[in-house]
Amino acid sequence: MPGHVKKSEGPDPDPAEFLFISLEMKLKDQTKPYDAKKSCWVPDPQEGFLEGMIQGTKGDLVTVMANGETKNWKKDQVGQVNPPKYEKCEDMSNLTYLNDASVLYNLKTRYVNRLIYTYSGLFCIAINPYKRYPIYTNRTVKIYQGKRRNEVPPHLFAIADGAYMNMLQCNENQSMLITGESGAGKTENTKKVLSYFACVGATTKKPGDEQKKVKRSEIY
Ligand SMILES: Nc1ncnc2c1ncn2[C@@H]1O[C@H](COP(=O)(O)OP(=O)(O)OP(=O)(O)O)[C@@H](O)[C@H]1O
Repeated sequence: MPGHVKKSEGPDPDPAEFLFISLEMKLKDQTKPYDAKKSCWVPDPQEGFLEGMIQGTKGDLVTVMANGETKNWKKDQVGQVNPPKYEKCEDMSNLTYLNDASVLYNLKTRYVNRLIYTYSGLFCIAINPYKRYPIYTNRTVKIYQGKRRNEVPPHLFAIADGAYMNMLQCNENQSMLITGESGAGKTENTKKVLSYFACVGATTKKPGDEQKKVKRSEIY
């Protein structure tokens, strides 16, 4: 069951499966049926978008078979699908096709596989799991502390660490914009950023110095 954390894992369980795409998952993703010319997205009132196969085109109309049904769509309603190498992509700015369907699909497939953080360029998108995943533990802090963003999987801690390092290196105040609709997880994520700062501030060589600096940085 997604999000189920075994009690036997102890107080600081391994967060790896909630952060990294497993080799098994990667191999499975590569076997996904895909045709560079025919695979496409079409709108769907329930799912948002459905993946289908183009059967033919006539003028402005495209015939698509999706979910066992064949329908005609206007060309501009049909979106292109990214090749399987982009499945569960960590930074969506790398996607070949950046249409709504592809973005939604990428976020959804990551979310159902318990990967709640995804980058979109400089932004880090968080999907509220409404479940407690062990991804804010001391063990997780150690994964992100002092690492470059491209060395580790997407996480709020990578953004927080970037801000912390910039503050120390440039000696300038930093700000983070945390935005989203009601219930998206702004408060929760803000708290996690603060606890990350408390943790790294307390474990660096000159705690007095850096803790003072952290107090000066503001979160909007
Ligand atoms: N990453 C997360 N893991 C587990 N639970 C989460 C996470 N993010 C949010 N939640 C839970 O979802 C609920 C809503 O989150 P939160 O209060 O942070 O939303 P918000 O964006 O601040 O909402 P509002 O704008 O209404 O104040 C809370 O019960 C919170 O514990």
